[in-house]
Amino acid sequence: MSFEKLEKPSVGSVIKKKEDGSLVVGDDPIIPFIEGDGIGIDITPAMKHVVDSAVEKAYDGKKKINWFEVYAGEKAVEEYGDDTWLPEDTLTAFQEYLVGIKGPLTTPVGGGIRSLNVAIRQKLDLFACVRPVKYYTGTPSPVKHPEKTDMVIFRENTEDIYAGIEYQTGTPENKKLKDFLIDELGATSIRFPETSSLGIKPISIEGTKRLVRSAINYAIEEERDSVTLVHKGNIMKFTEGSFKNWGYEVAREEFDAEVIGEGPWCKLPNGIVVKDVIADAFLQQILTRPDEYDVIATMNLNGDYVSDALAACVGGIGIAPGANINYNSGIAVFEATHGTAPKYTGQDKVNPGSLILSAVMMLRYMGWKEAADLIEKGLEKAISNKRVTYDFERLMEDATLLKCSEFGEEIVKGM
Ligand SMILES: NC(=O)C1=CN([C@@H]2O[C@H](COP(=O)(O)OP(=O)(O)OC[C@H]3O[C@@H](n4cnc5c(N)ncnc54)[C@H](OP(=O)(O)O)[C@@H]3O)[C@@H](O)[C@H]2O)C=CC1
Ligand SMILES: O=C(O)CCC(=O)C(=O)O
Ligand SMILES: [Mg+2]
Repeated sequence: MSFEKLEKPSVGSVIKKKEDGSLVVGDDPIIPFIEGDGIGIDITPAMKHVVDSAVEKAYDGKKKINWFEVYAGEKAVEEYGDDTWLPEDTLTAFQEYLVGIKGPLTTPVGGGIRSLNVAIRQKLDLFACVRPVKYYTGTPSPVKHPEKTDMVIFRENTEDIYAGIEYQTGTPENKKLKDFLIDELGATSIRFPETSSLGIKPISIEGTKRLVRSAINYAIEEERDSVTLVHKGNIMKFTEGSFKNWGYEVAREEFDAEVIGEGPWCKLPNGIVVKDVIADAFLQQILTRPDEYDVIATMNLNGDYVSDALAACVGGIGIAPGANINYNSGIAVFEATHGTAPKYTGQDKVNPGSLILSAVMMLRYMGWKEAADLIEKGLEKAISNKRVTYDFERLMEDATLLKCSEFGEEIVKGM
């Protein structure tokens, strides 16, 4: 492995994946990280401080993370020059060191660069975006019983309209595709053909099956009750509808699930139910009866919407964590669910909880459970003592307002 500009760390070990799928993690692993744009400058140092303190405390100094800064977004352009938003070095580092973490990266709406977040997921084939949503006691929430929400979202991360196959109206490519659809395929329902932009939505058997397989494996390992396929298959029959059908196929053919009654719901031998729900109904049911849902498997766009909606139910995207994982190669890049919140950049104000809980997921993935537990304990204590950042403080009575860095320190104190 060689880098164009990065200096390979001189100390620290490389995390490896064994044939049986388990990871070999030394006591001093090298972990690449991207600071992130916008509030990345605030939350990433807070996250590193909390993680380092937890690891030090949990293992009496016998284990230590060797952080390795790699670049993407605005900082990459500064380091590598014009238009290098995602250097090869960064992808190489995540491939080589297997486990990494990133802050949020800016994506301008409309023209300009496509999403770097999406690009990292696609280029490293991190097909599962895993976003657990659970309630921490005391967190202010807009719903009456936030404690009833305990779900883990498995969002397909490489396909769907996020593949970026879009053609703007007025371009030759757009005209060519439209002519083909109308003349060759007989499409009659493009309402305003002269002015329509077009997007393509690829949903594949492989992409669906590896995602649903990972969700079911997770449900088995974590002893969860059900896996729900969320789709809009009544309208998008061959994309979202096929996702549903292929998802059930995985359950029946690979996990010996038995069809319940008339189907298509089915049950694994260990009792886990695999079911499905249409996306709009799901979005109202997460408010009215969230306890009926557990592990969720869905496509890219639905997963994006569902992540933020569910995060809001348990207290907002300030504390919703996530991971992008390829369960075959073992490569995993952990990241907050929220974006760069540019209006708060550099103010030491926002909640670092989302990135910190993403680091908790990372520590569990590495098998460093004791350090992960300490951080969760510290976070729960900070929230129950009502010593919180602005997003929680404005919704709580008699809370003490802390800065981003102070909230990190509060978590460390509570470990
Ligand atoms: N994975 C990634 O890197 C992601 C990147 N993005 C990108 O981020 C940029 C900004 O996107 P935008 O749509 O504004 O969404 P953001 O998630 O960045 O921010 C929206 C709002 O969410 C709240 N919020 C976000 N983060 C925090 C936090 N850490 N603590 C407390 N509150 C928080 C703030 O609410 P309030 O105003 O109420 O205080 C903020 O104004 C875009 O370029 C977008 O593409 C978006 C999502 C994911
Ligand atoms: O990449 C982006 O700008 C948005 C991504 C996003 O919203 C998400 O992953 O949840
Ligand atoms: Mg999102």
